[in-house]
Amino acid sequence: MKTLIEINNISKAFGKKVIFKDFNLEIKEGQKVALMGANGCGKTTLVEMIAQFSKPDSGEIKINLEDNIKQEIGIQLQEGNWPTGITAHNMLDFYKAVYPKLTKEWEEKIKKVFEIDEFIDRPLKKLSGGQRQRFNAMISIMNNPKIIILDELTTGLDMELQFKIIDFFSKNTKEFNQTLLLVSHHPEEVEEMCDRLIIIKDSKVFYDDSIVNTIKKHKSVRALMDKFFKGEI
Ligand SMILES: Nc1ncnc2c1ncn2[C@@H]1O[C@H](COP(=O)(O)OP(=O)(O)OP(=O)(O)O)[C@@H](O)[C@H]1O
Repeated sequence: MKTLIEINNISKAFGKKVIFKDFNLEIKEGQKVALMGANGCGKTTLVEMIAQFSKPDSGEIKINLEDNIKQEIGIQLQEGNWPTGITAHNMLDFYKAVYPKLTKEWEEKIKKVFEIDEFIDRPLKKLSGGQRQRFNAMISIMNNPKIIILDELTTGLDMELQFKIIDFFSKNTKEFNQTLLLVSHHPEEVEEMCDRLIIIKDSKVFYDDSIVNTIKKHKSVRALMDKFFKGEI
């Protein structure tokens, strides 16, 4: 398996607050990696650097892709500061112009999965939290890219939609051998969608093992996280 994402000795601070110090990580092509850890440990900061939204202060992040990297990394948007009046329809038109690979068939498929038609012509600013979450998650898969980054995928979604969307990403990432980075606080979703678990603590990788081994050793991801937060591992 080729190494797709190489993070070499990166450091990142906001003012005096050090988030990462000499941080290293390798992610192989096709791996489905969960990033877990306490609030504020740096998960979002890390995935935003991988998605090239921001840069480390030192060190490097290498994405080993020959294609246009920007087209091949799909990231779930965080709460967008949408201009007043912009609708999901307008945004879809924009993405169609940006992503030449996006076919009508794929567009119809993902609109159905995320149930976008229900609010497609309403301003994004006026949508409910769950509707915005669905739209923001759909953006990550518009181009069906090689690397998918999901940050708190299911927050605010009702149970039916959670099951449907988790099931969609689980199947799709396997079918297309996509590499997944899932920032999550939900152990069950991690077990279903991922094959590797990384816990970040004190600006380092604190835990890194396969989900299979984690379940063998700790019974479940939930049990492991319980021990982690109690300081028992
Ligand atoms: N642009 C910024 N300016 C200043 N501080 C920031 C900025 N972005 C993040 N931080 C700080 O960096 C730290 C890491 O934030 P980050 O959002 O990466 O954590 P996280 O692990 O994703 O947290 P959560 O689980 O709460 O989502 C936090 O203390 C946060 O307040």
